[in-house]
Amino acid sequence: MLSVEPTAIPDVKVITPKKHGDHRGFFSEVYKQSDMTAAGIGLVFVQDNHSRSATVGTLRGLHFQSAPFAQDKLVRVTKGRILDIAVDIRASSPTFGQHVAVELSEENWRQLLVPVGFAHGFVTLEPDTEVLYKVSAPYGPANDHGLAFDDPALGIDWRIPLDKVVLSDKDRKHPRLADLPRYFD
Ligand SMILES: Cc1cn([C@H]2C[C@H](O)[C@@H](COP(=O)(O)OP(=O)(O)O[C@H]3O[C@H](C)C(=O)[C@H](O)[C@H]3O)O2)c(=O)[nH]c1=O
Repeated sequence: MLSVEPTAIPDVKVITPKKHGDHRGFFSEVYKQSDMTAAGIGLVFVQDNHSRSATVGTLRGLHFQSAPFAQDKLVRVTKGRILDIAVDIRASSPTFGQHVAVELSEENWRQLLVPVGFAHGFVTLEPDTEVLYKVSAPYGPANDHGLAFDDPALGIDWRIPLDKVVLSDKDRKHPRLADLPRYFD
């Protein structure tokens, strides 16, 4: 039981599974292959990832893996809240360089499907936020690339002052879109 909604970039979808609440709490089928196939999303995921970020304003991204380790991602939040971002880096896409920004939270129970060809990142909007996501290809460190989160050409409103974000050293050094090799057609 899930709802699938397109976003401004149709290949990026918001998926919201049903939460069955009762006096004890809730139960939710957060991923079901048959529901995804029935919704026309015939992806096979091979790895589950889980990250925890202690501080509000922790920014992870913008990341993607190139072929043959390019990944579709299904992202969800089990604790806290994030602004989740997907940037279209498919060179021949009519929405090349455009992005989708969606709040995912424990409260709204939304998931974001980020297809191959998109750079992905998020910023945490609450402390101790936990993000779980399925990926359709294994980790390939040699194929793990990034795009500068603060590239003015992307026009992303991260909602947190950029001088306050908590970043890995790696995420301070990614190329801007204009300097990014053509990884996806
Ligand atoms: C991605 C990944 C990382 N690692 C190891 C490598 C490092 O020793 C450590 C932290 O990696 P990293 O700093 O790349 O983690 P994030 O900054 O959270 O990266 C992720 O954040 C954004 C939001 C993404 O969409 C990607 O899935 C992923 O790149 O975990 C692994 O062992 N396996 C993996 O699949």
